[in-house]
Amino acid sequence: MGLLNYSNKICLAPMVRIGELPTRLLALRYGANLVWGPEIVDKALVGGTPVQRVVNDRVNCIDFVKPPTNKVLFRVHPLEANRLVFQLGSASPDLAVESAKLVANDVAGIDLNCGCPKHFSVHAGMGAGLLKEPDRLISILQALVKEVGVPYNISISCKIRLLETKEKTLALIERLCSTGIRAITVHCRTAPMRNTEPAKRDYLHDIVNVCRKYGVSILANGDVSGHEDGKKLIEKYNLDGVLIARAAEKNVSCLRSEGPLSNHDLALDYLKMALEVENNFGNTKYCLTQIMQGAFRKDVRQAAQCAKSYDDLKKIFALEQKHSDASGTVSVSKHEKSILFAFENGSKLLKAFSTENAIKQLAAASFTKVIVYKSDNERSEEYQGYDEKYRSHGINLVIVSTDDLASKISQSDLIVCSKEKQSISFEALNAHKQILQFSAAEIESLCIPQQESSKDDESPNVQSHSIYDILFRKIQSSNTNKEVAT
Ligand SMILES: Cc1cc2nc3c(=O)[nH]c(=O)nc-3n(C[C@H](O)[C@H](O)[C@H](O)COP(=O)(O)O)c2cc1C
Repeated sequence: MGLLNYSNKICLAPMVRIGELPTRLLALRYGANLVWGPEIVDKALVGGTPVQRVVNDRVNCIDFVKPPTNKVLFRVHPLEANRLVFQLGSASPDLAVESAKLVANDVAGIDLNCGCPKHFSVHAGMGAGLLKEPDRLISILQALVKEVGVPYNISISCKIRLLETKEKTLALIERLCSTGIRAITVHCRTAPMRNTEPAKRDYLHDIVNVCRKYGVSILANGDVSGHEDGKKLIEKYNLDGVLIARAAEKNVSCLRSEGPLSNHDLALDYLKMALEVENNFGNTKYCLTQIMQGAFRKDVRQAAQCAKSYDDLKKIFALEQKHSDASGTVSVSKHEKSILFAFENGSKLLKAFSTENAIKQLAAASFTKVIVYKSDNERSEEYQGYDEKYRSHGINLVIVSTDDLASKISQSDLIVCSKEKQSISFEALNAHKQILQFSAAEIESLCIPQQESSKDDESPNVQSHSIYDILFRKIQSSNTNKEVAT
């Protein structure tokens, strides 16, 4: 998988029940950079017959199922690759290692929960119970680093709470940093503090300084309200990232840089996503009713609470569309029509596509925004100097990195990508976007800069069979003025 880069990351926090696959995929679609799964206790994975890894072709996921009932304990989607952190509850180095190994090939990181103050956790020596026994906590992390992090080349991290005093917290952080872990999340509350009490950030700067000394990434959690707030906190405290929990529980689209969607739009996105990944019905109903709280009429909420099947939920939303002022089928008035090019070698493609003819054709097809994906191994300079050409045709050129790709896919009307980049086409399909896919050989020929054609060549009657012309014919014929049901 490769080690995680936690820098400048806005993340979905671990949340039992809420953080199952549909929420995580929506979080990524809306702009989360990394997503934490819900805490899963080691014994649930390895106790009795250990979980089994099953390829689920129907929904294109990996399932971890628990015999003998084969209940799905955890479902992973390929879109989460390199962005999913698995959170483990454990009180034992051996069990932690044994269970982490079962999922290590399918996740980008393993995070040890050292903050849960609930009785079942603390009582069993897990969660915040580990903060009272730092020697054991350290031995679990050391074992995870040595036996899982290093051999599987994935990141080990932990999520803690503040201790009673600043001195004790900083001393613990020093010890944690010496274990070889890659990141620490500090939930800025002590174990006895309720979530209703404001997060304490009075010595967060000191915590950051200790982590910087050891080169360990530091993320903060507690009372982060959304993307904008997260960015401000990262800057203010020199953090690597933030984790958002309750704000995302209520409305996971708080992760959007443009601000959250209405709960009505979100509920529909959520239901569609849950249906697509065949999420457990009970879990879908639970998450949906959280989203609906305070945002839907009481009778509609009650109907959702009484739903017994996905069909019931689908009917409720149809009912909601008929009766609520805030929903119904609305035509999205689009001021912008966007096309996203997502290929491995974006700069080469951009060069080839930045001829007068190509830009004119994009403008003629009513595109006002062209988004080009820049892969991590390309240099930013290769993308410079094209803006003005596009702007002169009324097109805004946007270069997007891996971190922001999912949110840009959700904003685009048409995605042009390579057949090999499956994660992109899955995301586009999940977001109900139109996609044009090309093979590696086709992309190579697309990357050859086109000759500026004479006026005659621009005649729509000229039928050329080059891949370039085929692409433009497809772009022109793509009907991207969609009606969206909310
Ligand atoms: C519904 C829910 C479930 C949670 N489950 C977990 C969990 O599985 N693991 C964990 O470390 N924290 C869990 N938490 C705590 C959050 O990750 C987070 O630390 C806490 O809510 C504070 O962040 P916030 O102020 O953004 O909500 C949960 C919180 C909520 C609201």
